[in-house]
Amino acid sequence: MPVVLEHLGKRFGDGAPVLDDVNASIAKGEFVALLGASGCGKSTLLNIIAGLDQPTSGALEVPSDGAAFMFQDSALFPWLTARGNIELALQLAEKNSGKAGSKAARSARATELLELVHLGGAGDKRPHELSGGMRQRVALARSLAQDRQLLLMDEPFAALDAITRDLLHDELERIWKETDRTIVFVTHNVREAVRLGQRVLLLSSRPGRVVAEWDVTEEHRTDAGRAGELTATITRRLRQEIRRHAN
Ligand SMILES: Nc1ncnc2c1ncn2[C@@H]1O[C@H](COP(=O)(O)OP(=O)(O)OP(=O)(O)O)[C@@H](O)[C@H]1O
Repeated sequence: MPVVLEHLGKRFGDGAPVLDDVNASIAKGEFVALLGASGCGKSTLLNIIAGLDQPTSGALEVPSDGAAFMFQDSALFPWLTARGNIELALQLAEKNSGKAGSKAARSARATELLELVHLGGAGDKRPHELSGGMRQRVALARSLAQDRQLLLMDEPFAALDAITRDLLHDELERIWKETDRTIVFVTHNVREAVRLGQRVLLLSSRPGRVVAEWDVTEEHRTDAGRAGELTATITRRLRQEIRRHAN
């Protein structure tokens, strides 16, 4: 298992716990959607899995080489082209692994990654010349350039319009299948969680804890009616969590 969380807890200073007794196992190659209301601790949990923050209790197993991360904001360097942003990530990945590669090899790999995210013709553009969806595609290519098996995605498509988001869902699914990554995808959008995840984990609020999970089966993928029923069931459960927290 690339990720195992056991009785994980997190509190900041002497405040109330943000996460409490979080338990989950994520298998290699699995696509897990982590769903929860705003402020329930999803980003905190991702930061802990990424090794950017430490839990205050419990134990976790994560890959020894860490994880690649993708955020809501593409966070591209504005002075570099799309290709330059990807090549820089490739250079950093080489530095981290201690294996220096040639400039030509990095350029060839950047070309492959640009093609993988369907940006073959836009490598020489700077971020401000790209649409929001294209910038997120570059960010996805850059996170793949980090060459880690585990990819953590924190609401990467939340700021995009619905049509662009749907397109990127199709692309991410294709890329996940082609690259065999393990993906943990944080969202507060139930439809997105059901569209992408093989499994949906629901995190409660204050404290955050995995309170329910659902398998998304082949039947849900091929039958829009079944997917709609599952989305409605999860939405009801999410609303309960939000109401419980509001009382
Ligand atoms: N460094 C920190 N210091 C103190 N409190 C923090 C810190 N980071 C997060 N928190 C608190 O932890 C709680 C969970 O925050 P987190 O960002 O993990 O939630 P989230 O589920 O990702 O929210 P959203 O969906 O709105 O992004 C919030 O109440 C937040 O204020």
